[in-house]
Amino acid sequence: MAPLAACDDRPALRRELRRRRRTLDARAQRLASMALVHQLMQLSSLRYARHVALYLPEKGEIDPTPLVDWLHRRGIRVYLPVLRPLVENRLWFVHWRPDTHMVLNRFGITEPDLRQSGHRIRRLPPWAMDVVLMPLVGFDAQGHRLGMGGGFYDRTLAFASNTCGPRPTLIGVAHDCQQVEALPHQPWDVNLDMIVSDRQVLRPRPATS
Ligand SMILES: Nc1nc2c(c(=O)[nH]1)N(C=O)[C@@H](CNc1ccc(C(=O)N[C@@H](CCC(=O)O)C(=O)O)cc1)CN2
Ligand SMILES: Nc1ncnc2c1ncn2[C@@H]1O[C@H](COP(=O)(O)OP(=O)(O)OP(=O)(O)O)[C@@H](O)[C@H]1O
Repeated sequence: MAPLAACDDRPALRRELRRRRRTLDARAQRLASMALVHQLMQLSSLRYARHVALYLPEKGEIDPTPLVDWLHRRGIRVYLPVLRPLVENRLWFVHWRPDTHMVLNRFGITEPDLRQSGHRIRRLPPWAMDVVLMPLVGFDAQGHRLGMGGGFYDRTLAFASNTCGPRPTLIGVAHDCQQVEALPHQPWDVNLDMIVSDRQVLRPRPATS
């Protein structure tokens, strides 16, 4: 499918791209997920990671979860995003294991239950993650991204654009059909180190300004 033409209306673009990914049937979703995970398993940033955040897919998002067994076999810890209570539109990354008790958040997405796993030891500050896989609604070849519109990842990972200290490798993941010709860069957008789809691995050059 050809990349969608550029469009300044972000909400309209978001709607169209979300519609696109929902039209993929179960088989196409499974194949895309396998192809994505195959690409991810080749990346040294993941092979040498200790702490990796991913997400549970919803509404047609590409599914990164077949990676979980591979990560666990390598002794890599898996974290999931949890909506931070009391702080507006920010995330915590909470350690997940198969026995973690889960609840639905206000968007109907399953997340670790903070009453059980919110203890300090089970969550890591974002700077201590080695890799964060984040779901994209749209992306372009320059590495610009469009998310769900809440600014959750942008706020949580804003520090990564201005630090010389430790920071995770930020990898946006999406179906290839979510590519757009060009997305306007917003001042608050976090810079991605990589975008991986079922068909390609993009390594955007660092921004010069
Ligand atoms: N799978 C997954 N988990 C995730 C995210 C994500 O994009 N995907 N997030 C990434 O940020 C965070 C949650 N952010 C979200 C932001 C908006 C909506 C959303 O569906 N909004 C609805 C209407 C809002 C409502 O129901 O009140 C919509 O756009 O239709 C969902 C999640 C954390 N967890
Ligand atoms: N670092 C930040 N500090 C304060 N507000 C922010 C920050 N990043 C984003 N925002 C605000 O969040 C809102 C949503 O941003 P945007 O439309 O870029 O979300 P998104 O990138 O699609 O979502 P997400 O980051 O959850 O994937 C914007 O109104 C923006 O002003």
